[in-house]
Amino acid sequence: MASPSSLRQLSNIISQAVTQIEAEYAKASVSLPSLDEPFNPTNPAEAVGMHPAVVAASLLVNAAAAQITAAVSNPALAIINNSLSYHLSSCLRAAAALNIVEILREAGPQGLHAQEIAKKAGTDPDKLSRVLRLLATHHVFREVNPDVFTNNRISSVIDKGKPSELLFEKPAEKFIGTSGLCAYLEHITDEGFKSSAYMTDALMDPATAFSQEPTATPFSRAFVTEAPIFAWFEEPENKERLVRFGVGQAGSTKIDPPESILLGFKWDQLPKDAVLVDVGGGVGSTSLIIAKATPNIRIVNQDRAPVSEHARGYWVEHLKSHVDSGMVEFQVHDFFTPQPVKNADVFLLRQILHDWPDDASIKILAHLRAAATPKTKLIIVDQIIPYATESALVDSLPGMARPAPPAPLLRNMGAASAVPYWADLHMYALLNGRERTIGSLVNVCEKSGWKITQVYHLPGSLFSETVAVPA
Ligand SMILES: C[S@@+](CC[C@H](N)C(=O)[O-])C[C@H]1O[C@@H](n2cnc3c(N)ncnc32)[C@H](O)[C@@H]1O
Repeated sequence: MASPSSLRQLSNIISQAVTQIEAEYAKASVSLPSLDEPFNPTNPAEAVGMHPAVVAASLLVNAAAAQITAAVSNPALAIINNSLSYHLSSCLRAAAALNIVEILREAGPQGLHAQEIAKKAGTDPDKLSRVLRLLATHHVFREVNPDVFTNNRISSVIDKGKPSELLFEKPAEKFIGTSGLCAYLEHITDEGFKSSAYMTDALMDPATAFSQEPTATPFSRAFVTEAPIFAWFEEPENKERLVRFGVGQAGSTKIDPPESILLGFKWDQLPKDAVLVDVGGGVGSTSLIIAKATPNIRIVNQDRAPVSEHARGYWVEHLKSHVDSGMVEFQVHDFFTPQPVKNADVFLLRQILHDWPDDASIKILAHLRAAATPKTKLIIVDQIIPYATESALVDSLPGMARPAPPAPLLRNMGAASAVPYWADLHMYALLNGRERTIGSLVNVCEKSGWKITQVYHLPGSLFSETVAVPA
């Protein structure tokens, strides 16, 4: 039983963190954006919300609020509540796929009755109202009058920014030119959610439970396919899903403070014309941020053929001068084959190793090691799964240790650090991949000839940069 004193400690953590958040907004002479208003990226208060001190205080609020809620809850109700929460993913996908956010944006702040929303979305008004009410109950959308809904801060963040009529008219193009967050949400709640539903079946079947094959996944069961997911994306009938995944990868950066990739490794200390190879770079959204900040380094964006096509378009849209001057190059390259760039200053692997089990990760890293010069740096950008306890390895690696949170919070900040653990199982469900602890990263690096020298936990970000050099 939680003692009254631990409840009080948790409530004090919340109260002190709120004081700190209020102070940061007051210092900047702006107010905390209202949960009831649509998200406005041009509001100067948004920059305060991304400030590392505010992010740190918000994490404490999240961790303590989840722990105090668990501590005071009826356990039977709490566990059933958790069990039913899959409907949240399901309703989010429905709202996203039916372009509800855009319909409500056009309706204005007074909102729109479910009858009218459903007419525009081509679905049943009563069922839609129930979907939106469940979301509003979880602070996504607002029910401003019975059956009348409007956007709020959280729903509006997935606005694709296009007229709803156009989205229904040209569904294949709906994600092109958007922030990508909605595409990311739809990938998670479609391929991810359906695959996760088969996780127990995969764990209970000895043929898949012990396998590291990228085809022995919950995903393979859910989508009845023998192809690993990236090959499956390239099948002609999955063309729209491939586009959605590509745009969604760029959108995934929106959950992080913009440009956090610049806050660890000192990119500007690379020499002029240094070569940065973005291995499995997707559309190159990360190397594009680096290129904007450090225009005198050369970027080689590598990925599979169909993704490489989209990458060029993405750069033409966002940094055409680099394409025109040849400072960025697009290479079709399979990272399970020998690396063609032999003069790289940096091999960047962002959200690559987490897609693969250890054996495959070691193969990818070994190809990079074989192409490395003595000066090449390997930079792995992934979430690092925190241990729930002290660790000598953590303490021995420069930059790896984080300060312990105040008692009685869990050592890993519990619900506030849930994303790496969600992401870990997302990777398992789709690919037999995994997010890694630092011990697991050291293992794959050592076995492929790399030595980790430094870790940067990017301030305010979920991601860390792990720097390694040839061993
Ligand atoms: C999770 S995404 C990460 C993309 C990008 N690095 C980022 O952080 O946005 C993984 C990328 O690996 C690419 N990929 C998968 N298998 C590959 C292979 N064998 N060779 C090269 N790229 C591959 C995918 O096409 C995809 O773009």
